[in-house]
This record gives sequence, structure tokens and C-alpha cells, in this order.
Amino acid sequence: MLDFDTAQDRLIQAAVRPTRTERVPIADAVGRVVATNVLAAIDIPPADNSAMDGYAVRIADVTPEQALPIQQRCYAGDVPQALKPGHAIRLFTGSLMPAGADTVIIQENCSEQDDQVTIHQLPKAGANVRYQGEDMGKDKTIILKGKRLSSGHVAMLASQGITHIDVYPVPKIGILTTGDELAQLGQPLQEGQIYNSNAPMLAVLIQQLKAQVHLTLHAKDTLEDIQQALSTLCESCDLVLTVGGVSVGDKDLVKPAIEGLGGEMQLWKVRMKPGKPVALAHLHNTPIVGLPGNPVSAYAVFTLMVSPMIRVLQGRRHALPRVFYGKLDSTKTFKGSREEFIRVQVRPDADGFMYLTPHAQQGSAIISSLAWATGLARIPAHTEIKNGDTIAYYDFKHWGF
Ligand SMILES: Nc1nc2c(c(=O)[nH]1)N[C@H]1C(S)=C(S)[C@@H](COP(=O)(O)OP(=O)(O)OC[C@H]3O[C@@H](n4cnc5c(N)ncnc54)[C@H](O)[C@@H]3O)O[C@H]1N2
Ligand code: MOO
Repeated sequence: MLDFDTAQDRLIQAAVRPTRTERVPIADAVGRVVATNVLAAIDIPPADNSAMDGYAVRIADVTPEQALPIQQRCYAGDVPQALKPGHAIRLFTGSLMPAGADTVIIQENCSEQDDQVTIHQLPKAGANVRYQGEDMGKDKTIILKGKRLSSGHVAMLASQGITHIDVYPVPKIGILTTGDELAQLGQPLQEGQIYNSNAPMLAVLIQQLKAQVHLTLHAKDTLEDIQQALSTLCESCDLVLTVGGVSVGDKDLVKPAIEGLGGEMQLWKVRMKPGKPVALAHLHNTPIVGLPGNPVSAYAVFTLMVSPMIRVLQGRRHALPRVFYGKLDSTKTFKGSREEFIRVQVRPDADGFMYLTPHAQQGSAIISSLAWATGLARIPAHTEIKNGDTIAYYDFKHWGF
């Protein structure tokens, strides 16, 4: 059996970076991944300007409590005159700095009478000036290729006058659920059935990452049904996720179905809990990840191993989000032969440490624990982990987006 890190890496390697690009309006670009380095077309701010309402002066000309004649009133959008020696120019937040002025005195520290201003308190030279290019310098790279765009990036692009941006296409993900025991939502539940909760769960996990759920199918537990669904999904998706039927039971048919279609299994079974039966295969060049059917297992494997693949398919710079560390807060001691990812809630404490409290029920079918948890804590194999020990923490806020 493979160890978790090797398996995670194999899955990442199975995802292909995008090459095609498309151009979208910046207002539609949030969550999309930039396909080129974006350079600043202009300096921002385009010229030195005032950060405050006040008076532009040459600081060397100013003596406190001595009146200076006001040469001009210059509003934001106006073009200022060059400042004459021994004068002040009245200006406002965003007004251009006059040539010859080096400092803005805020109006609260001045009094104005008969077109003269008296300055009561002197700031440092250069105070309250926003300098040309201090935010973004012309021709400098302002957004790196592979960045997922946020609202902040949209503001940057708009400030540059950029209306459209080249991004990578949204990867299309297919979902195949299997199992004769599953009822679809909206159908009455027959004896022996449970609702198909994995399909909607995976769909929202995919959407949170800003990938597209291209097609969701459900197959009965027959080779034929599973093969038909797999063929359809692999034809039109960049990545196919199957759920269930990947373990060792009589009706665990996903593996034989892929192999029967001429697909190639690259990996099956990982030394991790939950998620042991996870599988990776290719069919007609499309990667397929076989997720275990237990909802917690499917959620954990998606978060830890499939989300990095999706980030690669999206063209993002980093497949793996940050892993944090925290201290176990539990009376229970953990030790197992498989590496374990337990559902925890994180609690930052006044001492600056993060404390990780495990959910009381760590079974792979405890769906309610998923809504309770804020992330997964990693318990190494063959190591006793007890209260206060430091362990790795995979936060859903980082790993799910
Ligand atoms: N003898 C063994 N039994 C099992 C092993 C093993 O090594 N030897 N591994 C266990 C582990 S670990 C897991 S995880 C599961 C994985 O099984 P499968 O991936 O084959 O999944 P299924 O058997 O089809 O289903 C497991 C469980 O999940 C429920 N399920 C499936 N799909 C959905 C869905 N879409 N929505 C909600 N719930 C779903 C299903 O009803 C089962 O209860 O195998 C263990 N067994
Ligand atoms: O490894 Mo299974 O994924 O525990 O439930």
C-alpha cells in the first residue's frame, strides 16, 4: 500500500495543466485563474497627489504661526499651478500635488482667513503625499500567472483601465455515484435505502473550488451500468470522480469496470484512514479518481487529494494549500497502523497556539461530523499522539477553496 504523501503526489501528477485560454470581462473574473502575468499599463497613482484635505506647501518655506498667501484652490481633477515660493495651495484628498510642493498640511492644523493660511503645527517633510507609482509601477508584474482572482484583483485591474483578462477554462468535473441502496433526493425512501448524499456533497465541494460540475450520473451495481456511465463521463470531462464500489466487496465493481473498458489502474489503496480504498485510473486519457463511498471518506479524500488535482487543472500556482500546526486537545490518545485524518475543530487560544479538538465520533459514516469540523488533523502512523502534542492541521477554509 502506498503512503499518503506519495499517493497525493501521484494524483497531482495525473492532473494536466491547462493550455487553452479565454478572455473574460473583469467583473466575471473572480475565482478564475489568470493565464498570463499581468503587467501594469500605467503608474498607480498616475501622479503625486494629496492623501488629505489641506494645504500643499514647500516645507522649507513654512514657519509656524506665520501666514502664507493661498495661491490657488485645486480640487481633485483640477490641474495645479506650480507653487510659488512662500505660498500655499489649498487642495483636497486626491488633488494633484503642485510642482514645487513637497508636503500637505491637514486643514485641522491650519486656520484660513482672507486668502491666507496660518499653519499651527508642522508635520514631517513629505507628509500626506501619495507618490506616483507607489501602489503599482508601470511595466511591473502586478498579478502572477496562475493566481486565482479575488475582488482585490478586480480592483487592481479596474484601476489600470483593464476591462478584460485572459484566464484558463474552468475544468469540467464528472461525478458518478454507484450503489443499489441509494435513493435520489426527492424520491421516497424504500426499506434498505439511504439518500445519495455524496452527489450533492461533492457537487458543492467542486463548486466551492470554482470548478464546474459538468455531469452527474448514478449507476446501478452492474458492470454494464457503471461502464456506460464511465464512458459518457470520460468523453466530456477533464476529471471523473466515482464514489463507492471501490473496496473489496462482491459489488465493488468500479475497478473491474474501468479495466474492462481498457482503462489503466495507476493506484489502489492508500495507507490512510479514512480513505484506504481510494483509486486512480485513466480511461481515454481522462483521469478517474475512485473515492470510497463512506461520506466522510469521500469528503476527506476529496479535500486532501482531489482538490489539489483540481487546482492543477485550473492552472493555479500551488496545488497544495498551506498546512498549519496545532496542539491536540483531547483526553483520548491516538495511535494506529494507518496514518489518520481526524475531524477536529480549531480554537485559537490566548497563548497564541491553535488547539485541535477531535469530534467524539470518528467513524467514516458520521455525516454530521463534517458540518461540525473546521478541518482535518493528521495523526502519523505508529506514533502515540496525546493531549498537547503538536500535529498538522488541514483547514477546510484553505483546502476547500
Ligand atoms: N472487508 C472489507 N470491507 C471494507 C473495507 C476493507 O478493506 N475490507 N474497507 C472499508 C473502508 S475503509 C471503506 S472507506 C469502505 C469503502 O467502500 P466502497 O468505496 O466500496 O463503498 P461502498 O461499499 O459502495 O459504500 C460504502 C458506504 O458508503 C455508503 N455510500 C456509498 N455511496 C454513497 C452516496 N452516494 N451517498 C451516501 N452514502 C453512500 C454506502 O451505502 C456504504 O454504507 O469499505 C469498507 N469495507
Ligand atoms: O478508510 Mo475507510 O475510508 O475508513 O472509511
